[in-house]
Amino acid sequence: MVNNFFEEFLRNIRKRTKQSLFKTLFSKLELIDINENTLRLKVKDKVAKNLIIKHHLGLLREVAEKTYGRKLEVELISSEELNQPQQLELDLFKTKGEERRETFKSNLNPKYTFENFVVGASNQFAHAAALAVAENPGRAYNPLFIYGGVGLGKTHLMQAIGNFILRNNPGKKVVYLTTETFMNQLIEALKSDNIQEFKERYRNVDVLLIDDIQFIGGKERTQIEFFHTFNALYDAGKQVVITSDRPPKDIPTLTERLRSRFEWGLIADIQPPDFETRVAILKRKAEEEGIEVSDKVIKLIASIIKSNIRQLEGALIKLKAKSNLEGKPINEKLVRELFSEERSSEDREKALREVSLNTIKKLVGKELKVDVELLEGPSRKKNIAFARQIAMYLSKKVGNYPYTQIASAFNRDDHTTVIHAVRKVEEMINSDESVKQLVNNLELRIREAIERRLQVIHSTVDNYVDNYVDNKIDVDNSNDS
Ligand SMILES: Nc1ncnc2c1ncn2[C@@H]1O[C@H](COP(=O)(O)OP(=O)(O)OP(=O)(O)O)[C@@H](O)[C@H]1O
Repeated sequence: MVNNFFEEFLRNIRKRTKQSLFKTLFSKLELIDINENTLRLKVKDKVAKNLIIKHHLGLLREVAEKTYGRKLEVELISSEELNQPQQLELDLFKTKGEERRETFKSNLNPKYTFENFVVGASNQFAHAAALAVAENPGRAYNPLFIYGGVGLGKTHLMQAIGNFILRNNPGKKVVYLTTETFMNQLIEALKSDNIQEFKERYRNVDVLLIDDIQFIGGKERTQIEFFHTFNALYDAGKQVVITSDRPPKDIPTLTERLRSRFEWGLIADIQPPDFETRVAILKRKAEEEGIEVSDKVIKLIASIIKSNIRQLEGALIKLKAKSNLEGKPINEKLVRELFSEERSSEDREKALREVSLNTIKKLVGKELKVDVELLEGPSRKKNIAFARQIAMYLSKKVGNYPYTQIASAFNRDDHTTVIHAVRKVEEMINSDESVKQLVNNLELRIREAIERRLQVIHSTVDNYVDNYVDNKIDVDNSNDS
């Protein structure tokens, strides 16, 4: 969803700017993340960042709002800054007669608190564990390892711990970090020979919150560095909180020593919420966002979306946007309309996933007469490297898979290889007509494969919308069966 948003966002920017400007300034933007109200974008360098801030920030905000359906702040971060320890905004200053003091600005989202986390059977245990850690950091459970499916509140709970600690102890250094950022900073440190500085970076914090640790699987060097960081913090009695989409034992190619450390403290899982919890979450969200919506509509949404709280919230926000935009009341009819639209975009994503990286590799390999094993292997022979770059490019362009996922599908540790391949192919497309034709042709065939999958999905899903929305569910007695 987020990646679709970003593609559309870029498309809308392209429509609003001159081609040359788009090419030099905006086409190089990369999505870092979107949290509740901020869209964070990576910009090529500081010069580009200043240019955009000075002349185009209004445009970005406007397009972001239009594409996303509600207001988003736009934050730009240059590659240089991204490789700085931006989580640790240490502002050293000296006042008269005073010792040099450090002020620490945390990077937590203040909205993620225990107060607005709805507790139900599915997250009760993780919530209790998180609260215990927040009340007693470094002593209750260390590390606390929270795992669960997509959009179930892991980041919320983890950051609630940090916000709670900061509220009671504003001087504490609480750092939130995604595993991907840790990895990127390590790669940059290795490239620029700054590894010592990197090693020091996270070892003097009081609480380290590290999100999505499953991405460390298979990344040997990152695992080594994280192991040392973990040990330094643990030995100093500092709190570490980790989240993952799966338990430590299921993270592939995780070294035994890291796995056992992740299991030292407490492992708590979050399950998909039950119907009552979904209703409670929706009611709270409606209140927070000032959306007037009847209980019946709330229960209807809660009956349709069962396993992802982000989607649950998203449905409510989109409903509001749709109602404002089309001047229609928020009622069951509008839910039905919204949901049929949602359903078809979900189908498309499903079809895409099913077409998978393997199909793309096979199609490209066949066309360019290079075995898939060679595409996945280390050879740098010209024809093989060329085919590999094309396959990586198409995986990104058509499949929009994350760079890290494409890298691992081609057995590459470093996802910047994929970024490089994408840029290279873009250059070739622009300068060489035969490459352009080859890529267009392959893209068409991949899209045809996706359409074929879609047809299969549609025929098996069988009037999904009607079954769920067409008054066939008794929303007052909905259950999760
Ligand atoms: N129990 C809850 N009460 C209120 N809001 C919740 C709850 N659980 C999740 N949310 C909200 O749902 C959204 C998604 O949650 P969050 O980002 O924490 O999920 P996640 O498990 O970290 O997802 P991912 O696996 O994608 O990283 C957030 O806006 C969060 O505030």
